[in-house]
Amino acid sequence: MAPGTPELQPPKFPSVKSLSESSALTSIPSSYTFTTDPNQHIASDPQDSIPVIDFSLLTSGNPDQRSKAIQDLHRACEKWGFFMVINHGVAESLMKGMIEACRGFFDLTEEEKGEFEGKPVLAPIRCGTSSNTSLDKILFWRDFLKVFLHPQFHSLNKPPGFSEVSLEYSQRIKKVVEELLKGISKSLGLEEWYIDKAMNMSSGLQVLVANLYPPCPQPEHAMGLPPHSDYGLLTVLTQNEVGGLQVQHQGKWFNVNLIPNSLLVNIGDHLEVLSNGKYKSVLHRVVVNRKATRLSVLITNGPSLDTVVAPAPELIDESHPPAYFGMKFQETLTLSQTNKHHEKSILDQVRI
Ligand SMILES: O=C(O)CCC(=O)C(=O)O
Ligand SMILES: [Fe+2]
Repeated sequence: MAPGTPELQPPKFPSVKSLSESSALTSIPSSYTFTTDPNQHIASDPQDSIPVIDFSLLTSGNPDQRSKAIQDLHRACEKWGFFMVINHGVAESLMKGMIEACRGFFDLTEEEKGEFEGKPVLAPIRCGTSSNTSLDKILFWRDFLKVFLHPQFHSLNKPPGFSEVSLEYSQRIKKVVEELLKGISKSLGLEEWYIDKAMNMSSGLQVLVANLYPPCPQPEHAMGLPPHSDYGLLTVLTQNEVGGLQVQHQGKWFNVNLIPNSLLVNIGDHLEVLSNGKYKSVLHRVVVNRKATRLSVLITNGPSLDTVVAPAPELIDESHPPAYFGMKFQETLTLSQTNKHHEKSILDQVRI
């Protein structure tokens, strides 16, 4: 760069929350306008809905109950890649407290939130709007907050109480994920601690992602989040009462109707790689609406940053050759930021 040239700063975008709250807003700015209506072609077959996993059976001392739950898990991972977990033991008050703490963050002033804006992908605390404003051609109707909670816990000091509730919530979710990964290992015919050990989960990366989707005057032309799969092994979601999440299944989009107090879990790209494609990460997207604000809180659970994720050798044979290259988890994360947040962009880099 020539001396005296000002360093290029990414352009700053107003939060969707502040846009949505400006009383003059009757249509969306052109920078948010999609030409196809994301609400078209929604399948709603009540016979075909997201599977339910009873966590109390999965952790039961009764071997028959446990093996039935593992079979359920196997079917859910193979057919949908998404499932609802009931009887998980995470207190309703803690789930609600986590959602309210995130709402408290989004309610801070733009100046207060500004401290965490425009940060790189591996910054432990960052917030912003859309997905990646330096790459998104059309902006998404979504504000976000991301906080790294494990292996090192990062404490967000505002709003008051956020830090405490995020620590407790992340620890409880970590326990649920540990049991799910034991069940998933068994369901793949592996020893129950296989994934935990191979992925170095004791120093695994756990990130809290809070998403806010304010009311939108033209929901038929805006998108909360475009179709994408998640990185990592398992993502665990809780939400307020406002829907909007849709999952792709057998080529159709399904609305997610969560059982109250259940946790929604989905398979991430790195579990697809580890399972050599037996379990696939699944596309999902978020649509917005005119009236109500959707708030979702996700905990992403990945391996440690230095783990090389490759197909498990036990799942490779003559009829199942390796379908992916191995790649260090940290590298896939940085690569995903140089690509548009769309579809299965991480897997496109490692598919053989
Ligand atoms: O808000 C939601 O329901 C889903 C958000 C999501 O898919 C993501 O943050 O990766
Ligand atoms: Fe996602």
